[in-house]
Amino acid sequence: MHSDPKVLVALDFASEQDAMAFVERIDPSQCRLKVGKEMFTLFGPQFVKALSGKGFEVFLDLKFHDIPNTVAHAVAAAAELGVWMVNVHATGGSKMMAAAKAALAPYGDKAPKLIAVTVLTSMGEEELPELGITRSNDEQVLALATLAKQAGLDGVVCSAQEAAMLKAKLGAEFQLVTPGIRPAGADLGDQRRVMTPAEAVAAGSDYLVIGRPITQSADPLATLEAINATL
Ligand SMILES: O=c1ccn([C@@H]2O[C@H](COP(=O)(O)O)[C@@H](O)[C@H]2O)c(=O)[nH]1
Repeated sequence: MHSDPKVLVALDFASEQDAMAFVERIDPSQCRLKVGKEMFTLFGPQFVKALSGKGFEVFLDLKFHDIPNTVAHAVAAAAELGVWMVNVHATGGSKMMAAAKAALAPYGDKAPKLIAVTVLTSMGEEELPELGITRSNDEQVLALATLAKQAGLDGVVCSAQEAAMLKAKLGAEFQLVTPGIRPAGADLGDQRRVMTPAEAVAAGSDYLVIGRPITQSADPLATLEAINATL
């Protein structure tokens, strides 16, 4: 398998036992793991440490959004936890993102990758006006991604539908982490801006966040392996 696996499995389980049973069946060469708000709120830093202890790199997906001082300390706490990636909301603004970046400087090459969420993949373009956003989805994603790049961040969370546009505008090095990934025929759930795993990689996604299509599969391991085989 790969030393830099592209699939980040969203471990959105309500039960630590169920999550660990899944983790026991997979290998860090097949995927990294994403811990989000549900599992971190339920099981906390010890859960993240347990995953790291099993050899998995962890994306701590807490989407920090607060005043610069608070976000800087939160991101530093994530670095202390030893996670591979951490994120903030780009709508927190350039001062907040720059403060987060500066807080990671003392960690040098041990600092987690720092990325910013642009427009949630569960949102359709028609939802933007209710937030006061009158430009198109692509314009909003590009504006927030540009802000994140200028603040020194490593990349953004976006839909794979925006990947080709962002790679062309912001360069190959700026990393694109794309949730809203659905194998052909899979239930979309609440996701709106979706792509298949193979399409997403072809469009320029660096990392694919995939949750329910794997975790709710009758055979999660086989589903993960089948997805990896298409990449
Ligand atoms: O724009 C975003 C940002 C984060 N997410 C997170 O990714 C996973 C997706 O899970 P699925 O089960 O594959 O839909 C989930 O943890 C979200 O919190 C996102 O979907 N979109």
